[in-house]
Amino acid sequence: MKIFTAAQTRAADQATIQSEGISSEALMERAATAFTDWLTARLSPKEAGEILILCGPGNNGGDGLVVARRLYGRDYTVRVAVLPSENKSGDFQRNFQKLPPEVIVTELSATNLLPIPAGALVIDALFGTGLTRPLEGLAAAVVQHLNAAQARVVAVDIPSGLFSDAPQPADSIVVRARHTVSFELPKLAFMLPHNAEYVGQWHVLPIDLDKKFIEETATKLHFLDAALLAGRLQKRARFAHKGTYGHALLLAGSKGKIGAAVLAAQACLRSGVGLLTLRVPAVGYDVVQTAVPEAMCLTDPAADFVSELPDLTPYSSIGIGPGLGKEKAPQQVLAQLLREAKVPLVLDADALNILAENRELLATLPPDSLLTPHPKEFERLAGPARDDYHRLDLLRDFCQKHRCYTILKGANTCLGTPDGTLYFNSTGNPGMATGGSGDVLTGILTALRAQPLSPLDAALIGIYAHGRAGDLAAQVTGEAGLVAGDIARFIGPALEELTTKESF
Ligand SMILES: NC(=O)C1=CN([C@@H]2O[C@H](COP(=O)(O)OP(=O)(O)OC[C@H]3O[C@@H](n4cnc5c(N)ncnc54)[C@H](OP(=O)(O)O)[C@@H]3O)[C@@H](O)[C@H]2O)[C@@H](O)CC1
Ligand SMILES: [K+]
Repeated sequence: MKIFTAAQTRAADQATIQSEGISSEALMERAATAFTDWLTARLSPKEAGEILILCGPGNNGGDGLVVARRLYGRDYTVRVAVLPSENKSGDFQRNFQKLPPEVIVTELSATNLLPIPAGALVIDALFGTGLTRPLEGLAAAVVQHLNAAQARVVAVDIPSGLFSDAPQPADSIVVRARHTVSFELPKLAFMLPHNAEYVGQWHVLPIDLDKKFIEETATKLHFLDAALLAGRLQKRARFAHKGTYGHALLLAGSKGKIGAAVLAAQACLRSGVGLLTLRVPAVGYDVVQTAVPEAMCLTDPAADFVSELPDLTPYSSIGIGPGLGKEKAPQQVLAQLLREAKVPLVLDADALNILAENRELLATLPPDSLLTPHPKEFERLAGPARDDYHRLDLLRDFCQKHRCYTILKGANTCLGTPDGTLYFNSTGNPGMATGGSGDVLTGILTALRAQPLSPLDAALIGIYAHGRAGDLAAQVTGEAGLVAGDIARFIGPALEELTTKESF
């Protein structure tokens, strides 16, 4: 799914109005009806109680007025509160006229903010994508009053006070919603970790905006969902043999961290690789041969760290980093690998820390390498970020400069690509914030890079399948009980869901 800026969303609204020959009021009716349907499907009039609908002066407020009318028509108890303004939009005014006379309307003022009982259902339709500056004065007071109440807040389109696609002052006053219900496409603001406390759980409702316009409008921001992956992963060929799906090499593990190598290896094997060889220090030999009998173990001469690069000729992809250690020996191995590798590379964990501490190595990174830092590792590589937007700028710059794909791990894992496009993942759950989860991702990506897939497709499929496997595993273990090995066990079903079905 594409992610549009506020300006692109306005243009999509206009394109729809023109191509369908409808009024903007009709489109508002459609959006607000979708919102109402969403709400009424979840809460009965009794469960909702008296619903307070806060309306601003623009079309977000207009949406709120339509929702009020429609909820009233379905036997919900509603009350409307509006912000005073000289500048109410035409669609606001028209829908204000259409409010049933029975609906009580209050004009908010500094001395009349309306009491909001704890648990009350409040619909936030104060400001949407037309927000041009941080809230102040009465609007800010209303939002602070709302946030102080223990209300169940559902935001229309976006929590009021939040910019949809640009940074804003840290002390901005923004509605804290439990749910944000938006239309057609998600907003960049929803993807960013620091906005989670405002956005709550977000939902996107289809409102049939002009498909051609959406298709033809270029964006470098995408939400990585199953639809985006359609057709990218083919069914295994009937006459496939081990060679068809590549031979991966994993350089991983050190004394006390052989488990990282095991997890990456298990995940690699579960991701469809033909053959897997592990390079681990001698201390890991028995562990690897016992825990991952399907893999070949090429033991390093050194006891505790990987210290020598094996002959690279047999391999179609190489993953390096999990549990590797940052000592001199693995440092030298990584430096030599970067110089000599002729096949796709996946770099994680200590491989990234070594890069950060030996920045001259970055210049030797082969093009199309795949890096998988968590935010701290990324910061060591690319410098500190002022805020979530700045971090995305750093990610874009880093990928363009080093011609690499970088997977910034987190709640909405973000893939940066050499052409500056960003993809935010839709799968995964907080249970995956557990030791070894990253090693599993490295294994998946190393397996996919060994197969005939483009670097972009391998990265997208890998990120999505990793999160999806975590979601499937959590259905069995619960989020708290989830361990990295569980994720590895569900990679198969996750990949199966993405595999293109054979047509008759
Ligand atoms: N387009 C469509 O067809 C559809 C649109 N839809 C809906 O419309 C919403 C966008 O509506 P919108 O563009 O009218 O903007 P909106 O967010 O209501 O606010 C604008 C008003 O706020 C004011 N204002 C701004 N910042 C302010 C501040 N800090 N403090 C105080 N005031 C401030 C600004 O005034 P001004 O900046 O001129 O002072 C103006 O009066 C969108 O989110 C979606 O919900 C859906 O119905 C689908 C169809
Ligand atoms: K809103």
